Amino acid sequence: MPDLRTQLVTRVRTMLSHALGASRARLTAARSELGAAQDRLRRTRDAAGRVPARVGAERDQRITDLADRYGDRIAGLADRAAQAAEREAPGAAGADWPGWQPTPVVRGEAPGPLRIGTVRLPDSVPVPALVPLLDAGHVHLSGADRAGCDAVVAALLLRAIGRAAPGAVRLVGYDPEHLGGGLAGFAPLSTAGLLTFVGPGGLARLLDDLVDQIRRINETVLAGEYGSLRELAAATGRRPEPWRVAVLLGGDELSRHERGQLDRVVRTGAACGVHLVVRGIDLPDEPAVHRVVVTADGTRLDSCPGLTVRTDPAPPATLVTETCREVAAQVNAGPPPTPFTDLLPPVDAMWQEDSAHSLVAPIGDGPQGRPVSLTLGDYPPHALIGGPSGTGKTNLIFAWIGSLAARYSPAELEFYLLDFKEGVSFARFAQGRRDPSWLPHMRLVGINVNTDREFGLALLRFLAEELRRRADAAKRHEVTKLAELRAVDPTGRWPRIVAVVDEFQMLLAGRDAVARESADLLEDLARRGRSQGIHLVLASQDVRGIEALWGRPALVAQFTLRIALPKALRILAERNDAAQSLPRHHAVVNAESGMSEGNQVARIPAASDWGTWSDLQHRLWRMRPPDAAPARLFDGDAIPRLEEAPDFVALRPPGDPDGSRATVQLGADGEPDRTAVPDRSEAGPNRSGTGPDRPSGGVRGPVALLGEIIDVQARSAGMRLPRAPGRNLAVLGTGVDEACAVLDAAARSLHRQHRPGTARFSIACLDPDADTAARSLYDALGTDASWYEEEDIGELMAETANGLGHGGTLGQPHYLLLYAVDAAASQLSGTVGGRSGLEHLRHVLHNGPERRTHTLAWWRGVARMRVDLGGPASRTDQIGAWVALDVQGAELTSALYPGPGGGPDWYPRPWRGLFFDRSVHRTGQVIIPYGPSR
Ligand SMILES: Nc1ncnc2c1ncn2[C@@H]1O[C@H](COP(=O)(O)OP(=O)(O)OP(=O)(O)O)[C@@H](O)[C@H]1O
Repeated sequence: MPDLRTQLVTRVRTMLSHALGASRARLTAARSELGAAQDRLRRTRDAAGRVPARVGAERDQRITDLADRYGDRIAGLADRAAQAAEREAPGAAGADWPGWQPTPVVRGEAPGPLRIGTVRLPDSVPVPALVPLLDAGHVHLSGADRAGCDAVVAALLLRAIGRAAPGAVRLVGYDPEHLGGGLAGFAPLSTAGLLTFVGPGGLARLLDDLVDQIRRINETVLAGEYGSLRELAAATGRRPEPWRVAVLLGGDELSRHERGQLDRVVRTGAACGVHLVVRGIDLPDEPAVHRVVVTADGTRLDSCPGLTVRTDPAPPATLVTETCREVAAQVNAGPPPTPFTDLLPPVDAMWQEDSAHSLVAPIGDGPQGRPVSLTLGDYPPHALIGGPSGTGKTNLIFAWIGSLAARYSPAELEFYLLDFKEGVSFARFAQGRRDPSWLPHMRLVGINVNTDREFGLALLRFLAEELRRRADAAKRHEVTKLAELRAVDPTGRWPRIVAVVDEFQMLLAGRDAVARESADLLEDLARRGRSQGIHLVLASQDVRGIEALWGRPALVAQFTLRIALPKALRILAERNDAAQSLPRHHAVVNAESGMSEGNQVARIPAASDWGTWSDLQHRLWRMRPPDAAPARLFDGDAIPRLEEAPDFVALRPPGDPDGSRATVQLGADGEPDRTAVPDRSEAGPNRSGTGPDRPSGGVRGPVALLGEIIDVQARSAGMRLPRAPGRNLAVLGTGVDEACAVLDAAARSLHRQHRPGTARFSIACLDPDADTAARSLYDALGTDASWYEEEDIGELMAETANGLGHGGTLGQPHYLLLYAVDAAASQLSGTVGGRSGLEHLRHVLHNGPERRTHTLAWWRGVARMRVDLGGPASRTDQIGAWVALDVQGAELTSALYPGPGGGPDWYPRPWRGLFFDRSVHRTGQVIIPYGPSR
């Protein structure tokens, strides 16, 4: 049994020891686990302790980053805002006061908003704070800082003035508290009507006036075509109305009427350039109202409510007054001219117009900024331009010619231009020494023709001839008008012709043959030219010119286009006095014969100064057709030269290969030229010659050229010397130089038509003053010439007379050139061979021409010649032609000049002669002697 107990005890012991061992092992494991867990806890605690510092650092970093980015962004935005503001408000609209100056908008540019101060953000550039005013709205100022408000008003007004062209901003001030004191610096503007004040109680009137302006602008300027002046300006590039800025600085409570009118202005003004700058009066809440609140803490704009604006200081008082004074001076000096280039089409559109139906070209701007055009065609066909001296007629003619010449090519349009007043401004249309260009449309320019009315007459005759040519062509093609003629004859050259005559009344002055014929031709051209594309433009500075026409109602009635410059009288209809109130550089254009309803006012650009004009002329000149010839320039003050005269250059001896080119116009005045060869000038359409002349020196005899004819083609006056009775020339008068010039040209031209040694030239000079000229001729003629001293003249006449007697064979041509022959009375009284010298002279005059002996003699008076011819009752038919110098027309009585009335209309004038050849002329022909040969 013990064993069992022992066994049992041992088993229990064993079991207990196992249990103890296991418990110990578990304890150890648990302790180790605890240690590990505590270790983890500690580590976790350590880690947790480190997290907030890192996160905080990260957060701080991110906040700093964000702040930096925000700052950069703000600075960038501020930068861009500042740049945009500078673009929006350039120059005078936004510049700082030091160095500030007006910078008026250029054509087509909008005035933009105006700076009143700056917005300043930390670390950023200041951003200009802008307020829209001109063309945009109204500004309402409020706030406790009165001085600050005044500074804003002054800044706005000065910037507005500086941003507009002088005179384009008009201010009205209503300042009942300070009676205008708030705008004192702007006072100089009032001298030019750019600033007016209305006194206390005048507000209603001021507002009424603004409302009227708005209504007028809406009705007549915008006329339903544009929504605002700003739109009109953007579309046309022109601004026909000024900006009107009313500055209302406080006052009493408004009446109902005033309130109503003010509200209307607020609603509708900005579109019409009517703006308000207001302090102390409420304005309704309208989008056009921009509010500015000025307090000592800063200024706020309703357009950027969150930002504080630091307003600019008021502009310095001297800057305000100086600017206003300058603007007023410019306005008082008159409006600046609109640029001439505004009249011209773009370069690629030049010469693209067709003149078949009419010529239309703008001449300037109308009040609404739209171009005002002038038309010449079937209606209106002709124009009258009038205005006192200095009002711009010449300039207007330049502008019109330029505007036309840029649109129509020379094949569509030709000009003929005549200026009766002294001056050379039109000479630039022709080729000059300094400037080789000419206006390709210009065919003829006559300047300094004030004493040469014959030149005007010649132009009219020329145009009449062209009219006849066109009428004939129209008849041949069975049409009546130029447009139809051009349609049926598309290859023909039928440009419209515009003939401009400045100071045309000179042509009609006096009651002589020139005036009579001119008036008749003008009337005919005015009546019939309309349908043949010949248009007359007559300009005159005073009423006399118009009255010269007024006597001919039928003539005046054709001039339905009237252009009146400021203060022009009687150009427009009687009760139409629109020209009286025209500003400088404007014109009333009226295509209704001057009736008021046809009035259009145009502002004319400056076109006549050389720089402006030459740009266009050079451009057109470079475009000219290759065969274009320069315009013929007739300068009444110039002396032509024989060696340059085409008719002289063309002279050849008979039989010369080129002899057939010897051509001289010998037709009677105004008659179709029956003897001349076709017109060598390209200047005109007068190609009326009817066949080549015969070689000079042939059957029809050589030609003595005497001077230049006053005509449109620079032809020479010539006297033909065939073998026929009376073919002698008398030069009459005391003008030594002129007489010498006529004899010189005659002799040299004759000499050119004879081969050396085939003609004799006998020269005798009895006036010492003429000696140099006569000897120079003698030298030029070489061995063909013989010189006779005073004492030999009796001998010369006897020998010549006797030489004629030898019947049968004809001797050589013999030309006697007798200078001051009347001075030879005593020498010629002596007898040679039973006859006195005078009897020999008469015999030579009488019988010489048929024997090829022609006398070209100068007598210093008509009476002296008559004595030499045999006394007052003697015949004069041996003097077939004469040139009268300083001899009155009445002295050239019927013995020398046909018809009743005691001689031609001839009033001597320097370096002119009246040439009459009884074999071809009906009336005398004024010539310009050639200058001394070089
Ligand atoms: N539209 C204009 N704009 C600017 N200047 C002008 C204008 N018209 C004329 N002028 C200037 O005025 C002056 C006189 O003009 P213009 O010679 O054309 O007058 P006019 O009437 O022909 O005078 P006159 O008959 O005495 O010659 C010139 O100096 C000219 O440049």
